[in-house]
Amino acid sequence: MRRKLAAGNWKMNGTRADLAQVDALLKAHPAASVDMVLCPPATLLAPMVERAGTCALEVGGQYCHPNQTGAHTGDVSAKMIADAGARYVITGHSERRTDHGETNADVLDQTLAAWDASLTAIVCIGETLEQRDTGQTLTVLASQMVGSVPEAATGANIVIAYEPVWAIGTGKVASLDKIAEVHDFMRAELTDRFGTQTAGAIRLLYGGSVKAGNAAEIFATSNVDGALVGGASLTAADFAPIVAALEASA
Ligand SMILES: O=C(CO)COP(=O)(O)O
Repeated sequence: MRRKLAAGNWKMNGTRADLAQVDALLKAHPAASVDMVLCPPATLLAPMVERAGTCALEVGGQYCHPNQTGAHTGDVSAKMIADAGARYVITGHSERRTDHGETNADVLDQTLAAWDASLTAIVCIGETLEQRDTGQTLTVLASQMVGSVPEAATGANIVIAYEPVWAIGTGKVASLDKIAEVHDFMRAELTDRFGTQTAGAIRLLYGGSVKAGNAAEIFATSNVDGALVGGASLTAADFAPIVAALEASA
């Protein structure tokens, strides 16, 4: 049985004052029956881990370099993220693929680096509007999965997030039918590649304009094991109800 996961991606938002949101979230969900992860900017990793204490909130990075050390000004490695006390890292987010030209091969290397540092990677895939409109969605997703998910994937070391690029930060959500079609397809692709047992253990998240008002129906959709939430993860007022909806669906 896959444990449900509510993950929040703060992107380039948050200063120490915003750690008050962690207190509020943990007050609302002191012992959630689902996994909760927040991925703040690198500057807040260690303070957020400290703030979360021994509670049921894990912390994650938003990106890691394929190497663990070296002359890479401005970058952060998986070992550093792990050293800060985090347990997860997002790899292959579409904003990184676009802003920094990250390819599937880069994402694969980052994911391997994450594993080397004992982090669970949340690998993101998703099609653009143009790709969707030209009927390429499943082909694009298949090649992203083949290209950025390493061979030794297991239910413990990887989570895959389907985030249609056109749904991120736009208020547009993929239709429930589309989400079901894509998530069923992702499960089938994983099954072909890794077998039923491993594929059945890997959690699949939906991301893209998830909020309290649409979370319950998304969580009731086939093969959706949780969400990767951007804007609505920044405050406990918005994120706690999403966690509650996931708990109710479990
Ligand atoms: O990119 C996302 C999470 O990684 C989704 O962002 P929004 O929830 O703000 O659309």
